[in-house]
Amino acid sequence: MSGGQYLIELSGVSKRFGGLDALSGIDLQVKSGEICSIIGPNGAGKTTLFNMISCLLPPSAGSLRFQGEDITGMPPHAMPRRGMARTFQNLAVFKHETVMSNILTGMHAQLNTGIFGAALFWGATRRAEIAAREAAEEIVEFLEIETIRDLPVGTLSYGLQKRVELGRALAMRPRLLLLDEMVSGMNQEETEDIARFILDIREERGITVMMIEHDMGIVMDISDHVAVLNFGRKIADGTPAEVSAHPAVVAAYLGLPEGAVGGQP
Ligand SMILES: Nc1ncnc2c1ncn2[C@@H]1O[C@H](COP(=O)(O)OP(=O)(O)OP(=O)(O)O)[C@@H](O)[C@H]1O
Repeated sequence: MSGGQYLIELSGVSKRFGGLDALSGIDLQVKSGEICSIIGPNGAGKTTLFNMISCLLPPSAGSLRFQGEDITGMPPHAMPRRGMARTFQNLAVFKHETVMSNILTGMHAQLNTGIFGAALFWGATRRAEIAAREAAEEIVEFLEIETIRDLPVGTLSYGLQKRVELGRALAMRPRLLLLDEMVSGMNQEETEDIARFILDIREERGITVMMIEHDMGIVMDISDHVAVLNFGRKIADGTPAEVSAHPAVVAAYLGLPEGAVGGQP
């Protein structure tokens, strides 16, 4: 099958750390416009999978394609310009800087491309600055954080700090947004806000979203596609309804051996 229809495509991706197979022969295809969740018990290999996709680490075997291009072994700094942005499990924000300046740092990846690059090329640095600021303002409005735009991020609640990190990733104008445990540590209301933002990010901006998530509520509510990892292997891949009914998934979450729940007759 041609890989053209997929935004991201992993073929036989494995990662070995010393004697440990953190990932083994992962095949995964994510279509443009999907919300795809990666789930699995602790240590299943989810973060390692994100590290492969964002080229933070090279795979031990297999290959990855992004927008049809082979990105296997590319340096991580090449990915934002290719249209990939990421948030991290541990908050990655500049706590002493304001909300606005955190979001503006996300523009750096774009500075030599698109409208900003064109403005810089013609020597119009000031115009580039204005364009960056306008784009950041638009993101601040989209994420409903106008009233806190000039506050240092460290003074905000955890949920709002995560929202700022999301804003900085959006400022990179990605085609693919990788969200690593976005709602962990958030209360119900903050989680619902994030779910709504993720849906809007896909609907209004056409951004494909991949998320690692332990919160099954948000996974089942907003994902089109769920891939389940366990001990470095993909044990299920399908719609939320398909994977949640899959015996291997039920067994993995209950800590039982594969085939222990509702095995095929
Ligand atoms: N840099 C590394 N060196 C050695 N082992 C590693 C490294 N990174 C991850 N591992 C191991 O690889 C396995 C998969 O880890 P990974 O962090 O990808 O799992 P995870 O599914 O993201 O877990 P969690 O849900 O707890 O975040 C684990 O056994 C982990 O200890």
